[in-house]
Amino acid sequence: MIQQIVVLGGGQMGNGIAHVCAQAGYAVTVVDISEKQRELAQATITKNLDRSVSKGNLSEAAKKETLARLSFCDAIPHRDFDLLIEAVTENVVLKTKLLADASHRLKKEAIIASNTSSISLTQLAVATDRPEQVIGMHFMNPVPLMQLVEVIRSLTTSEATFQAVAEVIEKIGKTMVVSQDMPGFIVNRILMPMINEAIYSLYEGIATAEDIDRAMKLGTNQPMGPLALADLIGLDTCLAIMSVLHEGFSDSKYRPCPLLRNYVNAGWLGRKAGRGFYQYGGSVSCQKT
Ligand SMILES: NC(=O)c1ccc[n+]([C@@H]2O[C@H](COP(=O)([O-])OP(=O)(O)OC[C@H]3O[C@@H](n4cnc5c(N)ncnc54)[C@H](O)[C@@H]3O)[C@@H](O)[C@H]2O)c1
Repeated sequence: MIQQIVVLGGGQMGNGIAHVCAQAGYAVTVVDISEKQRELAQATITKNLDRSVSKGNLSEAAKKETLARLSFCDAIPHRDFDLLIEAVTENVVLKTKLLADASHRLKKEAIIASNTSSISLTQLAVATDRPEQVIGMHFMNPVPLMQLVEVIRSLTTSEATFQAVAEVIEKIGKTMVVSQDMPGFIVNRILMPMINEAIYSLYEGIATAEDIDRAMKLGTNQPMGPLALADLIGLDTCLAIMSVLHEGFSDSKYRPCPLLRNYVNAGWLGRKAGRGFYQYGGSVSCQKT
């Protein structure tokens, strides 16, 4: 039975995953190499819990209990975790190395899940010492608000691993869909080409960023335009996902837009960098770049 969870990577996804797991009663340790990111993760979780209290969705006591179940470290502190959820940068070399290292640091029963948006779970699984205990748990952003977790079974994932992870998803109150291990799975196979096409529309001068987003919000009933959504996801993550689709399917229809590459080269990564297709101040309201 899963009781102790380690979340590897405390960025925007890692802090959200830690938040929902701790709130559901799990003891959660967040591991991130960056002290700044650990501090930001703790501050973000506290702020989001405070917001739930002020809206009347959570009691002050439950908030304190959630925070007491959370700890933050620069390395995996012991072997006794039952589940590791990896949420580091979308980079296959980094993830492969970290999961291989982590598998040697955890007890043999521990399950290893990756929050990757697009990378082959089978490739990640075989880098570890326990391919049958590796699975994809793809949370959506922002994790505390989004209902879906996409579960990806690698070619090697066992039924016991799948069932254990399905129980966790039920306990944290999310809804699961199951995808085969193919580039981008379900959500990003469909979403990312749309975002990339929106970036091409901007690149080709078809319309302004604001009009592209307004068209898709008001014309197709999306809560957020594709360029604003790209900024929320992170343009480095969008580029990494498009590159996995492009390479994985060997199909030019997935080629990343050159403007996306330029923005990533400039460090204009979206909200987390303060600038992407829009500019962001201290609050999350956006202005056109
Ligand atoms: N952003 C999204 O909307 C979204 C949605 C679903 C899934 N994902 C996936 O989640 C993962 C994380 O994305 P994110 O948006 O949180 O990125 P992020 O840039 O906000 O966070 C990545 C974190 O990984 C940490 N990190 C890097 N190297 C590390 C190491 N060696 N050890 C420990 N920590 C390390 C960084 O310090 C950073 O805090 C990616 O695989 C991404 O594809 C992202």
